[in-house]
Amino acid sequence: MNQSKEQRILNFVLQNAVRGDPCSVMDTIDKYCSQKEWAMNVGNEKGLILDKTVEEANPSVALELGTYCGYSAVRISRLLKAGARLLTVEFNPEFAAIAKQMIEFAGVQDKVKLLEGPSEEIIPQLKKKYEVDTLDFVFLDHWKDRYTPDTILLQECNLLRKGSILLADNIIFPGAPDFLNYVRKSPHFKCTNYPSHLEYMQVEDAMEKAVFLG
Ligand SMILES: Cn1ncc2cc([C@H](O)c3cccc(CNC(=O)c4cc(-c5ccc(F)cc5)cc(O)c4O)c3)ccc21
Ligand SMILES: [Mg+2]
Repeated sequence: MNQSKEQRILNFVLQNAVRGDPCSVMDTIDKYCSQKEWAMNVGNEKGLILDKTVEEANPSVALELGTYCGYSAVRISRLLKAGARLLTVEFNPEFAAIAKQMIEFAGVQDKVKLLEGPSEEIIPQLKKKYEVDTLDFVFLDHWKDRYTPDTILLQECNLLRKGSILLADNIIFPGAPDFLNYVRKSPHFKCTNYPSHLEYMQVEDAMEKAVFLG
């Protein structure tokens, strides 16, 4: 049975990256996806915006919605302080299996907990089942029409605190117009837009930071 693109990406990392070196894993994925097969990793240009936002948040507990191959999970977790953790949510079992191997190869498995299931099921379990009090940082990169309902769900589950930082990918392409509308109109969020480009392409894209005001 021929391999999936995600399996080919993982194999390229296993054969070409340095085990235990997150930057080597990120660079190797970016090399493959810019030269051989495009894939929807956040990439290195938007990845730098992600890095700066994670450093600003300096989270003890971070949440990622949409693990995919684990590129941004590796990217985020490499910046976490000792004892901090990233919970990353993936509903697609094939993607989750690839991401698990990617995270382990990068050597960040002690900082990352991969939760398999859809965000709408996982988010309400975070407090009791995963012992989360509040989230310091949330990266939204899953289905674009789920950014808004999940942002509302995070508030309903009391998972945000004054200063919690949300960062959303793909604000322009594929686009998340209802999310942009929701957070920019809400008195509970202070928003900042970061223009960039779609991963590995010259197409315009952007990220939106939304700080929860309580
Ligand atoms: C509910 N729930 N809970 C957990 C969870 C996890 C998933 C999966 O990880 C998953 C699967 C498929 C698609 C996505 C969203 N990502 C995208 O659709 C995207 C597209 C493009 C792009 C750009 C240009 C193109 F031409 C085509 C695609 C560029 C980007 O950066 C993207 O993030 C996420 C899904 C729902 C989930
Ligand atoms: Mg994305």
